[in-house]
Amino acid sequence: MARPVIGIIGNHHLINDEYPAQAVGVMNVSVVAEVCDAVPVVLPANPAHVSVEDALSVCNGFILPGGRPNVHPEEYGHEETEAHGAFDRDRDRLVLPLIREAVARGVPVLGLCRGFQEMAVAFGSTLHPEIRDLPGRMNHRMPPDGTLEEKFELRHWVTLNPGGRFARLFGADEVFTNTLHGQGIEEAGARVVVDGRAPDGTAEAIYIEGAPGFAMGVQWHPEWNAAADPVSRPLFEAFGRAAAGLRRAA
Ligand SMILES: N[C@@H](CCC(=O)NCCCC(=O)O)C(=O)O
Repeated sequence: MARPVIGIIGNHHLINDEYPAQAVGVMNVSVVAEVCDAVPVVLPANPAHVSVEDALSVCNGFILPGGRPNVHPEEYGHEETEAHGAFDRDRDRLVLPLIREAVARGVPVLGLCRGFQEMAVAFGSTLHPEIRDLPGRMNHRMPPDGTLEEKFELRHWVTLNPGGRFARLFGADEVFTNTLHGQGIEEAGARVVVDGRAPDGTAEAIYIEGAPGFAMGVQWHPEWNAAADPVSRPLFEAFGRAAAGLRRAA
């Protein structure tokens, strides 16, 4: 049986600050090939080039990777402010409906960082533009001038709901993670279950209640060092098994 196909949503990127491209980090590509045991396919994040139906007809699962631009606040009913920073409206317009449709059809979805935020927004959550400005919250952003190792260094614990989905998947009630984000979930939508939190209360692990398939997201970046990391590996293996199951059933 051929391996399942996992679509990785691209990010708008300018090569040499000039040439427009759709980019996906090699970390995401290699984790799909080597840990999910699936074929990685980069999906341009623009509904003018790929429709929701196109994506669902080609892929057995989707990784929604991190990306600097924030989901536009209009998508969760907030006014745009300077604090919201840059956007990628093409990605918003493809991914939000894609998440809803994939989840409804039981097609596996795994959200990472911005992708976690997209899953939350797709199911009715609101985001705060800069969570470190909230009382009692810590800075979850990456060190701006560090090496990649410093940026992706594991920096805080995430406490998982005992006996919850993530705790069962990891075989632990706490995991140690990296953190590279400014935004965070403000109010979770009705079907968005917050299954893990950072020490300051920030939502870190979610799943979609009632989803017929794998529908999980993490605010951190498990793709870093995924093959060797004892937390990342079971997450991507479970996602890969879900995609393989869907392919066998097709
Ligand atoms: N924009 C959001 C999401 C942050 C995120 O996905 N960071 C990873 C960036 C990696 C990259 O630069 O490609 C936020 O800041 O909360």
